[in-house]
Amino acid sequence: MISISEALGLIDQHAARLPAAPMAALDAIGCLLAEDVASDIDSPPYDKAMMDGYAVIAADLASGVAELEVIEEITAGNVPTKTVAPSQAARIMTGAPIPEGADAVVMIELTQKLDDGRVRIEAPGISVGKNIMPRASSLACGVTVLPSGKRLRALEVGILAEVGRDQVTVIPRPRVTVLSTGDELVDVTEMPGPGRIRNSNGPMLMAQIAAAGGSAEDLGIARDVRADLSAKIARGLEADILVLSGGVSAGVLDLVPSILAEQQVTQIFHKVNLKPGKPIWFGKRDSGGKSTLVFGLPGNPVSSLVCFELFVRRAIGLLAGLTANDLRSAEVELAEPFVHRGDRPTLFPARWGDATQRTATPLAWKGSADLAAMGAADLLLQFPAGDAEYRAGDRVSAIVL
Ligand SMILES: Nc1nc2c(c(=O)[nH]1)N[C@H]1C(S)=C(S)[C@@H](COP(=O)(O)OP(=O)(O)OC[C@H]3O[C@@H](n4cnc5c(N)ncnc54)[C@H](O)[C@@H]3O)O[C@H]1N2
Ligand code: MOO
Repeated sequence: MISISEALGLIDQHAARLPAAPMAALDAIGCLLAEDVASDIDSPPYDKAMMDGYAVIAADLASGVAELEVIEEITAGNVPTKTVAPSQAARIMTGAPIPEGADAVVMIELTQKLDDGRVRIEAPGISVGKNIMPRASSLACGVTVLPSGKRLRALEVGILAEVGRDQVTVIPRPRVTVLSTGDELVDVTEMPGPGRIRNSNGPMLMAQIAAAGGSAEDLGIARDVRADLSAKIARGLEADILVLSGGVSAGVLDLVPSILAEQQVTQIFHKVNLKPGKPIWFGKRDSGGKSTLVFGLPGNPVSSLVCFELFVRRAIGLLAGLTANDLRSAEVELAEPFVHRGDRPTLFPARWGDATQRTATPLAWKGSADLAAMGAADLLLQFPAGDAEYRAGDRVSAIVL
């Protein structure tokens, strides 16, 4: 059986970044930019007033006081029609272009309109350039504003809009299909009959995929019969990643690995020395220039959750263009003494032990079928194999949920 780090190494080896594709900027939030985006304009496109007031010649105000002839009014969206000469001023609004001749703006609060069409200004210390944002001082035409590799957020969508881009080339979100397998499963909206349970893994995986930056598609529940499983697996293989839940251990109806083999999916590993999640299956199909990664996650809900956070999240990140491990890992201190028993490296649920999120308190839980106990979990503590007694304050590595 391979170790967690060997399994991660194999995923890194097989999860290649998806080819770049054009996309509407608004749909590309969270995606990695795959081109350098340059500005097609100067911003601001002209020397721009930053205050409502008067455009003046700073030298006219050398003494701090002046009475100037007002030659026109320039509002944002309009252009000046006159040149400001000595002893003249133009009324100007924030955002409007500075007229020829003027080299400073005095804010309206320092001025007093006179009856004869002039304005009295009392503004000591007005220097050239005061309250003016020079042309191209934010962006110059042709300059790269967003480099390839940048992850797009709302802020970047605003910058793209400023330079006239509503379409961009990005690494698209990996398409991930989810197939829940098992004769015992009923849909979330149904009351389970004898021997039945609700499909909790399917919706949980859909939510985990979305949170990890994938585009999730639910294929529903497949029954433990070859024909149903085969047809749904074939559909799932059209995606970049197929995530199967259940049917990967050693039960008589555990048909998944053999059906995957029939559909040209090559096994890369099966079983990892890990608790919970040991029976995890990983493989890949290369067909017609397209690769699909396949994860068979153990059916027990906590195993499914843990295997997703450890392995599938990483694969989604790599396909989406990340180079580093996207796991939200942390080093924490135990808030209280803890005894770990077990022959496998274990991911154990815990909650934050204090408000600073420095210490962690392990939770009471009943193993890999006890999803309800996980509701209180904020993180998964990683304990190495073997029985060991830990003291309060001992440092443990963790995955933040
Ligand atoms: N002889 C062995 N038996 C088992 C082994 C083993 O190595 N040898 N491994 C155990 C471990 S560890 C796990 S984990 C489970 C995983 O089994 P499968 O992946 O084959 O999953 P199933 O048998 O289909 O289901 C296990 C368990 O989970 C429930 N389940 C399944 N799907 C869902 C779902 N979508 N939502 C909620 N719950 C689900 C299912 O009802 C079972 O209770 O195997 C052990 N056995
Ligand atoms: O690994 Mo199983 O994942 O213990 O329930």
